[in-house]
Amino acid sequence: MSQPVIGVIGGSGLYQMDELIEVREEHVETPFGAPSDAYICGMLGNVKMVFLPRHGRGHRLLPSEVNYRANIYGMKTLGVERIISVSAVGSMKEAIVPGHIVIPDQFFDRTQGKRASTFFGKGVAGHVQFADPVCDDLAQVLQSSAKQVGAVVHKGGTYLCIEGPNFSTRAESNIYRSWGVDIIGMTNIPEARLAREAEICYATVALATDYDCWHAEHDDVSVEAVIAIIQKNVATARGIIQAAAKQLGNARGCGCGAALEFAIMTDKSLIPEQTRRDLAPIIGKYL
Ligand SMILES: CSC[C@H]1O[C@H](OP(=O)(O)O)[C@H](O)[C@@H]1O
Ligand SMILES: Nc1ncnc2[nH]cnc12
Repeated sequence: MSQPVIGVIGGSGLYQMDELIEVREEHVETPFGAPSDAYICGMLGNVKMVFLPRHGRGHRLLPSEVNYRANIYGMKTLGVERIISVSAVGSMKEAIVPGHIVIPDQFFDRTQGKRASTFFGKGVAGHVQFADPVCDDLAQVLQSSAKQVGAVVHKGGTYLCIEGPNFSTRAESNIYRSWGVDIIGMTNIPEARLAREAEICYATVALATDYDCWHAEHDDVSVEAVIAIIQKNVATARGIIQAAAKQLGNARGCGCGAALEFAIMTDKSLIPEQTRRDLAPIIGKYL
């Protein structure tokens, strides 16, 4: 059996993984178009790793412009079984101080339906379970890795995903807080949906960079403030990934690898040939 691969999707401020050795770039073509950039494949210690900067090198893509389907499809074809997502987020709770790490266990979707977030369609209907969108086994490893590198880490919490690219109004921010969410960002929900459909474990290292715009004693979020906090903490994010790579075993004990087992509704004899070909890496084993 070939060695399992860990995928890392780097968010704002994490555009490369200098720790990788034996590095090669893979340009992946997908039926859904081009991923955000070439995948950087290499070894982290004795673990195979594939890195992709979510917004592309040089941060060229808006959250709504990222081709999440191509990104996840590419990860799948490169053999990735687990994705560690790294993201900058706003804090919606006093106790989550900028500089802290959150490992969310829930997502709330406030995007505006502009992002392709499923591999299904074109003659094949499928519905995966998504009540618990994060792989708890992977999340546990990220939490202990964060502790190991000395970060203040909050395990669990709801990540509210807005469309962006503008930050929220104060009215929105206050209403989101009244909903009880913990952190706010613009990218994770389509990735989590697609990773589940691709039977890839998904969990996020969220770095709190600001108090959005609800906190009376803190400045409203700005890119400048976000970047300043990221620059101070990007080494922590890298350290968490390195520690996690050492802890993750080869075999997965979670159910993520069988997420599609009972999900496909369509009579197999009716699935169009082109769709079968396009989705072979995702649904092929069930046809
Ligand atoms: C630079 S602040 C806004 C930007 O940062 C976050 O991106 P990512 O999740 O890729 O780190 C947020 O979602 C916005 O896209
Ligand atoms: N306050 C905020 N809102 C949305 N995305 C963010 N990313 C970092 N801070 C954010």
